[in-house]
Amino acid sequence: IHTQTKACKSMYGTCQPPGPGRFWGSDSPPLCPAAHTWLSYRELETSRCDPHLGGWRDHQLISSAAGNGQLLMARAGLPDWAPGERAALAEELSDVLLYLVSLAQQCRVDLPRAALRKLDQNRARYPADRAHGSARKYPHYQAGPTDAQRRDGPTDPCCPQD
Ligand SMILES: Nc1ccn([C@H]2C[C@H](O)[C@@H](COP(=O)(O)OP(=O)(O)OP(=O)(O)O)O2)c(=O)n1
Repeated sequence: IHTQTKACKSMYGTCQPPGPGRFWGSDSPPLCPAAHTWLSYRELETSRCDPHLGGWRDHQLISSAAGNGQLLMARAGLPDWAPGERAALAEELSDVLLYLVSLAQQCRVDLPRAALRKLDQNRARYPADRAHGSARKYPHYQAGPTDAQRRDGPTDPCCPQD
């Protein structure tokens, strides 16, 4: 939270609000990202391309993504969502997509290509047979199990490999 508060301060310090209705049809500042504890400082930093306009647009993206993420985490049972809730979710997820496409365009990122490249990277970093369903970061998988360990399974039942 401390680093996120710092990030929030630095962003609010360097970015000017766009002004009432100028870009987003609202004169209220976006949510402070420090409130979204699951966002890392680095994610905030790397998502910021333009210190003025971009900073505020990124706030919108991050706030939408964070809001949606919290919503999804709070409602993990997706299949039982009511039709109205699903429609609201579709609208919010669309916001995230549109902000993201806009941000990529502004930063001159070829998003489809970048996403395909990232999938390749994920494939290398997160071996599907071990990483599927796990939230562990990729260093955990770098020192993979030996062939013998793979064959025999975990040596210590208290410490499964994953
Ligand atoms: N078991 C897992 C865990 C993650 N991923 C994918 C989904 C995301 O596209 C990416 C996770 O991105 P992160 O930003 O969490 O981590 P990175 O692996 O990109 O590392 P870094 O944070 O250093 O960028 O990896 C995956 O395919 N399987």
